[in-house]
Amino acid sequence: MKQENTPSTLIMIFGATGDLAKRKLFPSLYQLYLKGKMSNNFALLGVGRREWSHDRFKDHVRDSLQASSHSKEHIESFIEHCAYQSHDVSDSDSYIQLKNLANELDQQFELCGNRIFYLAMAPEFFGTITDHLKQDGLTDTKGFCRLVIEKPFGHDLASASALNEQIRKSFSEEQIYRIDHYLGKEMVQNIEVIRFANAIFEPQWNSRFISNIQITSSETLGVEERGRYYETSGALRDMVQNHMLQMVALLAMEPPIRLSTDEIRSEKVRVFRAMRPIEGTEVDDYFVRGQYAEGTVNGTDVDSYRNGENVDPTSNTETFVAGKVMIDNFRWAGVPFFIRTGKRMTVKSTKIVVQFKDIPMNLYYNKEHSLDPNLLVIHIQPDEGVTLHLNAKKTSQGIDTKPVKLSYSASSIDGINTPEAYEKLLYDCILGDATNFTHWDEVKHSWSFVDKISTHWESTTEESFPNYASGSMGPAKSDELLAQEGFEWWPIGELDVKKTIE
Ligand SMILES: NC(=O)C1=CN([C@@H]2O[C@H](COP(=O)(O)OP(=O)(O)OC[C@H]3O[C@@H](n4cnc5c(N)ncnc54)[C@H](OP(=O)(O)O)[C@@H]3O)[C@@H](O)[C@H]2O)C=CC1
Ligand SMILES: O=C1O[C@H](COP(=O)(O)O)[C@@H](O)[C@H](O)[C@H]1O
Repeated sequence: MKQENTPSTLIMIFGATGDLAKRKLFPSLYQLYLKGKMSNNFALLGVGRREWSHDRFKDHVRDSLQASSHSKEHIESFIEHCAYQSHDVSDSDSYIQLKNLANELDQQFELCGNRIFYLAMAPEFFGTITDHLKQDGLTDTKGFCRLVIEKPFGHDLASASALNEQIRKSFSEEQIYRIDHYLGKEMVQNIEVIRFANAIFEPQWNSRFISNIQITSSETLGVEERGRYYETSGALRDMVQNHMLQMVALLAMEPPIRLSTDEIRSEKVRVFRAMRPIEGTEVDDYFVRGQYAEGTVNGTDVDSYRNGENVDPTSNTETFVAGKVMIDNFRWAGVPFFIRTGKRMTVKSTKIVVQFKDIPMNLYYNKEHSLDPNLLVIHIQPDEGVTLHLNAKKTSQGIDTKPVKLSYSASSIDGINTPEAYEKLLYDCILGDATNFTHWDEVKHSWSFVDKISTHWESTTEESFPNYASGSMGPAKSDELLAQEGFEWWPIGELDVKKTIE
């Protein structure tokens, strides 16, 4: 197949027999291949504990691509680039075998010693693997070496720092690509473009014109079979520390002086530094936690979190978080950024609603009721697009107004955790562009913010748990959080861009 002139590379996936590799990584790499975005000089080396042959692994990759509508011939030509090594990550000897196979593939596919090590494994293995990659010479090549690390990057600031120190013994910060798959989503990447490429928004993007910003990422699924992990994580660590705060940073950052990785990252770090730290009992004024009870989601009766697999029947783990994040800088003083995320909610949706302040006076329209505020809605998923809510004249003799919407719908991708984000991020990594990966400074500051909240929550049992029905939009306290500031959550189901366009 004709491929772009992208760098040749060996992509070594640790955890290649696992769920993430099968559902996201192989399909994404295949899509890149199909779209001609990979050099023909590439090899995919799967590493797992199971004693599989190359052929068994190739069958596994083939299975993962079956959903693809593309021809068998293309799949087979992709599969020719795949190989497998059975390997126990904690066994020193097996790194030598891995190195030998990597060198063979390097020669066979003319990879120029370029290597991407993708750690799609449980985080407790990250440090051991990076130590061995260096000690056993796998990083000792004449090409580039990059390390892609899956989340969670630590459990708190202390563990994240320890992990960072350990991997920095083998890889420099420039070689490390910490994945936050939200940064690969089309409309998350669009936040900067909407802000910085439109003269109508940037002058208004501050506390003089914006009253509040709401970011909702709701899921209909429960914790499913991930109870063991989730019990140690909860929604705060699972979603807020990374995806939600990253979206806040992109919405709040200053325009970077140029669109380089370093400049964008440093502006995001300045937002993290400006986030008002909240601790102790103060947390209760800013953050609300929830845990789902039984209920009905999309017409199906579902059980409570506490009745889930590998979950403590008296669990204090939150499956929902709503919070008010204040950014204490000149641009954002006094503007709340409300964030909300949870499992087993009414809809699967991620949306950002920027609510503008009311006009100074309602001149003469609709005297009997107030005008709707202008909203800019950024639809992240499942629909992708932008809607601007305005007021316009009602078609009639009078001067009554009606709300109207200007909408742009990008190609909408239905489904959960679609591979497109991984596809973009893998492509960036092959090209050596780390802009959409998180720098250690961002991770450090976000943990520092989140740790104070988790410390308070872990020291106090939430007696009201479970406090929201599955299929609802979270506990009543989440609505109260906004009501006390004179706001309410915009109903995200009704803001659907497709509904606007129909
Ligand atoms: N799955 C998902 O949707 C997401 C996952 N992640 C993260 O990605 C990472 C992987 O997740 P996931 O794929 O779901 O995990 P799985 O449990 O499905 O897979 C784990 C992988 O690790 C391998 N493994 C385990 N122990 C060893 C060992 N001692 N030596 C060598 N290989 C070993 C397993 O090999 P074998 O099967 O042969 O034993 C398997 O390939 C985690 O950090 C997770 O948090 C992040 C976002 C989403
Ligand atoms: O990182 C994670 O994200 C998913 C939600 O991702 P999305 O792309 O479907 O919005 C979440 O389900 C999972 O718990 C979390 O680990």
